[in-house]
Amino acid sequence: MSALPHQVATPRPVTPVGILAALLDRVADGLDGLHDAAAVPDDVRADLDRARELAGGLDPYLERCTTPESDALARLAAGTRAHDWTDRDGEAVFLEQEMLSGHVEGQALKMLVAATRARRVLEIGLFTGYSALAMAEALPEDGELVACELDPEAADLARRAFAGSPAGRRITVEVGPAADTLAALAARGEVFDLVFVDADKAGYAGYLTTLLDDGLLAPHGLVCVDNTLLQGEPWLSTPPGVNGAAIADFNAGVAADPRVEQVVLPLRDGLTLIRRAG
Ligand SMILES: C[S@@+](CC[C@H](N)C(=O)[O-])C[C@H]1O[C@@H](n2cnc3c(N)ncnc32)[C@H](O)[C@@H]1O
Repeated sequence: MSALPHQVATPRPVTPVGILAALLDRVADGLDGLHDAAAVPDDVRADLDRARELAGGLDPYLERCTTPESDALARLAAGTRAHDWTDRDGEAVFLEQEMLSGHVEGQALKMLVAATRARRVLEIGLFTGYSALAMAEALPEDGELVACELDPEAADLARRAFAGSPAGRRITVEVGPAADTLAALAARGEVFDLVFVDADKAGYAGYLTTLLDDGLLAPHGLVCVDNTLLQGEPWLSTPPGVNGAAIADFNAGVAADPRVEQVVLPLRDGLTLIRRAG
């Protein structure tokens, strides 16, 4: 651990619309920096300003119109932002504050848990626990959420945050590779009404197969899969990175799978809802 206090960084944009807004700002700065900035036609400048307003104003508007997060969730998010994620030499998993799903997606997941009347929820990819706690807040008193996390440091931060909230008592954290935890849960005959998949992108296809084939997903169950737009990589003309390619393959596989029905929602970095067909 470094002795110096670390600088809390402003989160970078990690969603298609956030990246679009940042790109438009860069175009505007580029035009302002032109030798003859006044030569930019007024209608081009007006269109650019409107495009910036549309893209840059969307997320703040969604935040304002969505039910506020609980104090426990706000504390958890603030703690995650303040944590020093740069000081993790030698750790197997790369972690950063931007991994936290956040207010609007958290409330969407909470709404889905409530609307489906889920009693048992499984999360694959806990990080510091934001989405898990948001979903647990919608569970009934005797509801349960099992959360899989590979990284002990993240799991520890999450457990500490859960201790400060009554809903946190409904959450059990399983530390280790999610594939092993899923196999153990399936062997015990555990069944879940709602599953949130938000871990290693290359593992998504395998997790979905296990959920569907090994009885972990209840017959009426809902699977919610995060980051299925992966910052636009699946449809951009530039070659995708490893995660973008994994998500592109996952999305294509789900779209071609007759066992399921699905819809891709452009919420944050993409949230796909999947249920058994029929
Ligand atoms: C995007 S973050 C999850 C964010 C969290 N759901 C939230 O809303 O705050 C992904 C997490 O998955 C974990 N992870 C990555 N690979 C994993 C694996 N094979 N098994 C379990 N967890 C894994 C990472 O350590 C990381 O904490």
